[in-house]
Amino acid sequence: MTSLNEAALPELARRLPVPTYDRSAVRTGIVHFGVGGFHRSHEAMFIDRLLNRGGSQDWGICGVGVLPSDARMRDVLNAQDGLYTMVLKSAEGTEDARIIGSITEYLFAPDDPAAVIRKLADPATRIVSLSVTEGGYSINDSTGEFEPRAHAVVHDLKPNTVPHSVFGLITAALAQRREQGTAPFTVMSCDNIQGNGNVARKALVSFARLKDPNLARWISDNVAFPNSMVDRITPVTTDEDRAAVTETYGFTDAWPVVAEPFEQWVLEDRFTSGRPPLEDVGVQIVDDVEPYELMKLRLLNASHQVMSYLGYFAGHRYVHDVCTDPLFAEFIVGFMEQEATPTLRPVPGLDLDAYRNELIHRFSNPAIRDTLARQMVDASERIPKFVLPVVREQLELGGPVDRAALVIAAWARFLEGTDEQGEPIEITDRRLDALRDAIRADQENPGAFLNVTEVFGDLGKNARFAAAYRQAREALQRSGAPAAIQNLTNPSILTRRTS
Ligand SMILES: NC(=O)c1ccc[n+]([C@@H]2O[C@H](COP(=O)([O-])OP(=O)(O)OC[C@H]3O[C@@H](n4cnc5c(N)ncnc54)[C@H](O)[C@@H]3O)[C@@H](O)[C@H]2O)c1
Ligand SMILES: O=P(O)(O)OC[C@@H](O)[C@@H](O)[C@H](O)[C@H](O)CO
Repeated sequence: MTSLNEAALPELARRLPVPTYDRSAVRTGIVHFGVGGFHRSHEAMFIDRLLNRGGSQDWGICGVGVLPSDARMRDVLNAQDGLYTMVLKSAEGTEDARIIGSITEYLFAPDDPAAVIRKLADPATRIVSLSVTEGGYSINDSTGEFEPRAHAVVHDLKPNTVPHSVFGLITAALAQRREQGTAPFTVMSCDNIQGNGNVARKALVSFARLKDPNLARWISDNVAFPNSMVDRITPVTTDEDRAAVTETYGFTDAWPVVAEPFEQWVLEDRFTSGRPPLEDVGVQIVDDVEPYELMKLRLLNASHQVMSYLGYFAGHRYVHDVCTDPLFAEFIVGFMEQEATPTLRPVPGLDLDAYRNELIHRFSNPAIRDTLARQMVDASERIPKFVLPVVREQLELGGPVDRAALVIAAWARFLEGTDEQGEPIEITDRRLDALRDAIRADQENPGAFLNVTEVFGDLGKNARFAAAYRQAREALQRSGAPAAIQNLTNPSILTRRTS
């Protein structure tokens, strides 16, 4: 069986599209931290598309992993010469696969941090991009301030250490560039965070200030941090996905990426040292990305949270199963229309009705097999970024918050750690111990969960939201998730049924 690598490309070209450019002529212009599923289905795909058009050879990607778990990606990409298969699966059952070739190097920081710093300090590196998850920035959601907690970040803040963390490595490289008189690179966040560029700036400048205030000033004055909205649903690759590539195309790929056909990248045009002509390959370059970000984070990402905990208790495990359940579809659309949409700004050229309908269609794609489990990892990072901003604005507007309150109540119920049949629930959250303590307090004193200020800020002090939460918690305990939803979406039916 043929394995995917550079030498196999001429043979594979007979079965699916492969890079048409000379990969040996591509030079690294982008260093990317966090080569996971999303980077490979999105930024690396856009760059591959650009390279296939000819030109732009200076914008190849060097991937960097900093976590021990990234050793697997290092091994796979090194064995495959950086190549991988991207498979796009539509709701209608069609499939489009191609080999992506834009990642031409991969460095694993724990092996050789100095090599990563050299690559970042190289004048050819003009963009450093990030998809290191919402938790990767060490920003406290309620204060907006940099609060280093992760072991690697705390380590890197000590004097005279070899850096291990993303911001430690970037700071060390920018110090070298400044000393050498090399222009800095742009730091381009591709994470699902409102104002992701501003947040990246806050994290990097705050980190650097604790190391060297002069360097921090230079970074603040000279480095650009464009904000962006990024979108393509990319689930975790499964063994079935690997087997399907082998079966359909007759070669082995140890880590293909599967995603939906939909793609969107809206990006501010703020770059320190130039950028690739991304507008030629479908990226929307805009002056102000905020309306697009608000729309995406509060409709798409918030809906993932809205469906997950309640969907789990209704026995669902996949996004498409929840979204083809009429009770849930109505609940999610209700959240989008009544709670999230009034907090958005007009989005140029976009019909929000059509966007919401398209979201339900995308969520319902059975071929993607996106799991609720993926949405629920580190919920304490996601809920404050996706759902709580909607609640805060609605409280100010005097608008409805009942659906969001039910979602928070379902998350609290989820954190109790057993499902409605008493089966244990596996929960991954870096704040789990503190959350569990708060849940115990909540059981004694309903509403105490909202006092976790790191997640909720001062929302627990809002009497209207606290009351909605307590009511939702009680409804869940009394009658379970579907009935609690029913009670909100169509109370008269429930009253008729129970009377
Ligand atoms: N998957 C999607 O549908 C999707 C879509 C749009 C945006 N995103 C954004 O991309 C991010 C990554 O998603 P993914 O699907 O690629 O996940 P993934 O788990 O496949 O990859 C995450 C990568 O980030 C790295 N990482 C995680 N925490 C880190 C830290 N503290 N420091 C350094 N590196 C860290 C991991 O090592 C890994 O390389 C998401 O959190 C989100 O912000 C994802
Ligand atoms: O990856 P996260 O944690 O930011 O959010 C989970 C999902 O909502 C997210 O990955 C979406 O699938 C994605 O944002 C779609 O573009």
